[in-house]
Amino acid sequence: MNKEVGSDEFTGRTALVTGGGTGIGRATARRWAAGGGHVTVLGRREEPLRATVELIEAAGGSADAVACDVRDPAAVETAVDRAAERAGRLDVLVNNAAGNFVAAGEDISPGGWKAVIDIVLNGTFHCTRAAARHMLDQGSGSVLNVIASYAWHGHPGTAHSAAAKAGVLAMTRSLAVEWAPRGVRLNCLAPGPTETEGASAALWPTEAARARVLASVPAGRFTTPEEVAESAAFLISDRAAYITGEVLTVDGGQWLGKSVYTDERVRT
Ligand SMILES: CCCCCCCCCCC/C=C/C(=O)SCCNC(=O)CCNC(=O)[C@H](O)C(C)(C)COP(=O)(O)OP(=O)(O)OC[C@H]1O[C@@H](n2cnc3c(N)ncnc32)[C@H](O)[C@@H]1OP(=O)(O)O
Ligand SMILES: NC(=O)C1=CN([C@@H]2O[C@H](COP(=O)(O)OP(=O)(O)OC[C@H]3O[C@@H](n4cnc5c(N)ncnc54)[C@H](OP(=O)(O)O)[C@@H]3O)[C@@H](O)[C@H]2O)C=CC1
Repeated sequence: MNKEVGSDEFTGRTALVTGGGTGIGRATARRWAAGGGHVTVLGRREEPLRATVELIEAAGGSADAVACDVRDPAAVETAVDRAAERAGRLDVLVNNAAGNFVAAGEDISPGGWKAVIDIVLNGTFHCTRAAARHMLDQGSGSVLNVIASYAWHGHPGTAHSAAAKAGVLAMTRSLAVEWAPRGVRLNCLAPGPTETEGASAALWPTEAARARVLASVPAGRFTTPEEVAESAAFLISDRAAYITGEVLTVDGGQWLGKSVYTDERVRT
């Protein structure tokens, strides 16, 4: 196999990555496959999923795709069972699928609130429940939930997404304790601003908005899906075997950098 990065640490294992057709999900799926594992990517649109599979196969990896809306519990169960049965096991689930838009709290319609909560919080639960049934039977497994730091500090303009991610964080910690005795780990990854088409369109669609986001990052740059995927790979690997119920923040210091003295004034 023509490995791009990594080693063979995931050989013989299988992962399911939701939202694996784009952005951080695609990079995580590619990173897993580069480590020798088989990956199933899941999302609503077939075309981007197919593109991810083609990229992985072109690099010598092993992947397949299943089209599914994470808001539909019956469809999720069928998709997860299919992925597990095809590979004979399911070792890793990455709950990465999300929906988001910027709106003032008073302008979020009930339908808009529901769409984001259903995708991010309920969808994560549906996928986790379906995958955990296989993992608990096996006595091993790892679930990684992609959240954002506003799960704990909140964020004006995205109250729906912040509430949903906070719910995912609480669910992660609850189930981490519940399932630890049965060999299943759950953790969260909280990326900072990451250059993806989805986030750029939903969150910083103009140059001015982009510049404001950039100015909020002490490290002075956006991160990349590939950089985020490296941290994901660590948390879902055996190198993190004793880590459960945790959050790894990968944000260039963004959420900590809220002091008045965030620039050169600290030296004057
Ligand atoms: C100021 C921001 C700076 C951020 C700085 C910090 C950066 C780091 C933190 C970032 C954390 C998180 C990032 C992300 O999640 S990025 C992922 C972004 N990707 C996507 O959103 C892709 C998928 N998106 C979608 O599928 C859709 O956007 C949607 C979530 C809306 C769901 O799609 P669906 O097809 O189900 O929805 P509908 O189009 O039918 O709409 C459902 C209801 O939602 C209302 N809606 C939709 N868009 C908007 C909008 N832009 N503004 C207001 N309301 C919206 C729509 O009207 C429907 O409601 P009603 O039924 O009531 O009409
Ligand atoms: N980019 C950033 O700055 C940050 C991102 N994050 C988080 O990282 C994750 C990935 O974000 P990013 O890569 O930027 O965004 P993308 O928009 O590229 O990814 C979102 C993915 O979710 C899939 N998806 C959306 N709704 C559904 C659904 N109902 N059922 C199944 N799949 C769905 C989309 O595919 P499709 O439309 O085909 O269904 C898409 O592949 C998200 O959880 C996001 O909240 C967190 C912090 C910062």
